[in-house]
Amino acid sequence: MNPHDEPEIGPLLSGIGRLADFKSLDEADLPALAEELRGFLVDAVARTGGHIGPNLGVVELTMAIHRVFDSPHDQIVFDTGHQSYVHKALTGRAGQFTGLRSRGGLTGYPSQAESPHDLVENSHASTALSYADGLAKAHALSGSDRHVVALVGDGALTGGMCWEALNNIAARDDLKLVIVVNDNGRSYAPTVGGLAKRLSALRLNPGYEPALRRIQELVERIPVFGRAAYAGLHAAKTGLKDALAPQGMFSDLGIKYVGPVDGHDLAELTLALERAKGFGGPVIVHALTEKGHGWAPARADEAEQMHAPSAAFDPITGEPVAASKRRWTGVFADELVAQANLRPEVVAITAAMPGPTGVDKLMKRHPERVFDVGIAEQHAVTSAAGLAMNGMHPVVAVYSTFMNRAFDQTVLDVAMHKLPVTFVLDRAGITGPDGPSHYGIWDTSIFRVVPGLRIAAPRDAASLREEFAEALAVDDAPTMLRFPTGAVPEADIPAVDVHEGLDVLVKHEDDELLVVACGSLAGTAVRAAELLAAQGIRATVVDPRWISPVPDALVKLAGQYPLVATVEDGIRTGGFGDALAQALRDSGDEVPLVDFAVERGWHPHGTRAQLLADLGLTPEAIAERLTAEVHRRGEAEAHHH
Ligand SMILES: Cc1ncc(C[n+]2csc(CCOP(=O)(O)OP(=O)(O)O)c2C)c(N)n1
Ligand SMILES: CC(=O)[C@@H](O)[C@H](O)COP(=O)(O)O
Ligand SMILES: [Mg+2]
Repeated sequence: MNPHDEPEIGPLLSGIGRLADFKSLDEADLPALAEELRGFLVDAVARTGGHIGPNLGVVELTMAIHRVFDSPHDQIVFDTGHQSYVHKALTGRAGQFTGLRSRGGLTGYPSQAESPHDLVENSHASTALSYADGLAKAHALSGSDRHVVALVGDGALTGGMCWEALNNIAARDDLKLVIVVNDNGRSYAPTVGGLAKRLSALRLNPGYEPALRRIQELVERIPVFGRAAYAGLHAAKTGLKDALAPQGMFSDLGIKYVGPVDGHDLAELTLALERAKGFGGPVIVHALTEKGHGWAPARADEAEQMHAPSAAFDPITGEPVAASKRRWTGVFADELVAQANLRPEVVAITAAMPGPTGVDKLMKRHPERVFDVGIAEQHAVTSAAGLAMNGMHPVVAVYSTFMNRAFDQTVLDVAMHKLPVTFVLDRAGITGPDGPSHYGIWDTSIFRVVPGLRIAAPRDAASLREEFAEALAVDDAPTMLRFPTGAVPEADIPAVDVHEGLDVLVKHEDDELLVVACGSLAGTAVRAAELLAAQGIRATVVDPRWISPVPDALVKLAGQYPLVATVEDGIRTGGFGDALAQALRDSGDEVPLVDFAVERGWHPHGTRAQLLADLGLTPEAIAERLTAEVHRRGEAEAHHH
């Protein structure tokens, strides 16, 4: 890393203040620019953290797309969007990378507020082809000559939405749509499934490529009707039918296929994209790339970093800069192995994220009991239903935000059949650097409406282990645990008492206020109670542990207080506070309730701490608001008398 506190921007890159500057560069300068971009990305992302591997893999791809197409007249959609740093640099934002993924700085995904060249801000995978289908249909309707280019990874292609889109795209030959498959063989882990096998047939047999290209060039010169026949005949004859598999896979759908092309050969890519653009209809360009291409950190085990987003790291060794504390994920990973050792019926399912969700630990111990289904959360849930119907107890480990996708499968495939599936939602609550489409704030509001589904919110490592074991013991209904990103509390938060199943964390005999703390904000609630006590306000704090359905004991207890507060790391609308208020109304014990939660809205990225502070979810803010509320009520009572 250069000693300056800014990433080094080379002479060619520093001359790119806007896309036109890049598009007017001499072709002879492009290889040098690619080198500058690689050095710049490693230097910049080493400081901020981010998706270094995926972005190093698309340097030439992004350059070629912007040379052949004319953004924003032509629209470019990045699937998942984590691989759009090169795009941001080529559209004049290289000088803003010091703030990448931090408050007020560049987001780690496309951002309409940042640039007219950015379109899709959602970081959820497998959406690009559906956007592209719609975008291109609109252009066809208006008779526009604008093209749509969708860059989709091989991992994203394991998501069902991609195939729903391809089915529609294949039905039209008037969509000016170029689908660039960025095939690097990996999501985080190696891409799984039959699709991956077909795609890798090419990657593993490079010898076929020249032959394939010859076929391709020959085929181009034959009228359309003869192409497929000739290609098929020639392929069969020369035994290349496997290598043509991807072509078959896509052209069987009726979509033209160009490739495979070397995704790091700018000239080859440009030729392929020019040809694809010339078709004037839907066409797939299959590019073979390598994640992290051009950078080889000294530590081979940093390969994982190539794939998952990383925290700041040393650009030479790849070593993370800050020592990582014990994460919630690590506690879960260990407990999953411990429970699986005790319970042979326990199996685990991940949607292409064995490492980030921690199930990789069980994968090493019992590989036959862990299923990586690809980026396919809906499939994961209903496949879990099938496993449970046949006597297994599946643990579906998934980020909270990605669980949004699988509501229907949860309510009607799992819960309606009363199946023992345990959902473990990591990154529940505000996450931070990845922005609004990554915040795990909807799960409580969405899933507490599912009949029979029980939700637990552990507050520390000990309660995570306990509540996970309790969940696995439930064999006639689904269960769900939710915990946040980042470090687990170093010390467990002890209960000073237990009241009918409720953990009492702070107790005052002559208390005047009840604070109900949910999960990861229990520590915050305890601290707020201490601040209140310093003001002479006596607040008892309880942790219900299982937050949905609302425990009867909690409704009974809360109904005895003049004022109740709830604290949760999730959306306020429909969240735990709403649920308790509703239960109190139903019990006839309606009491004033202040619910501290995440207000609805699109909260811009930052650190988790910054966002929690913005949202009033800090001990100081909670204590301040409750002090004011207690005083207001005191004055009102005095006035009344
Ligand atoms: C619905 C959904 N599930 C999981 C993720 C987490 N995720 C982010 S990037 C990624 C891997 C994507 O692989 P690929 O599409 O091949 O792109 P590459 O990183 O290889 O360029 C995953 C699983 C996500 N963004 N969206
Ligand atoms: C883009 C994406 O969905 C993930 O890579 C996301 O960045 C995960 O973030 P963490 O694993 O750091 O929580
Ligand atoms: Mg990939």
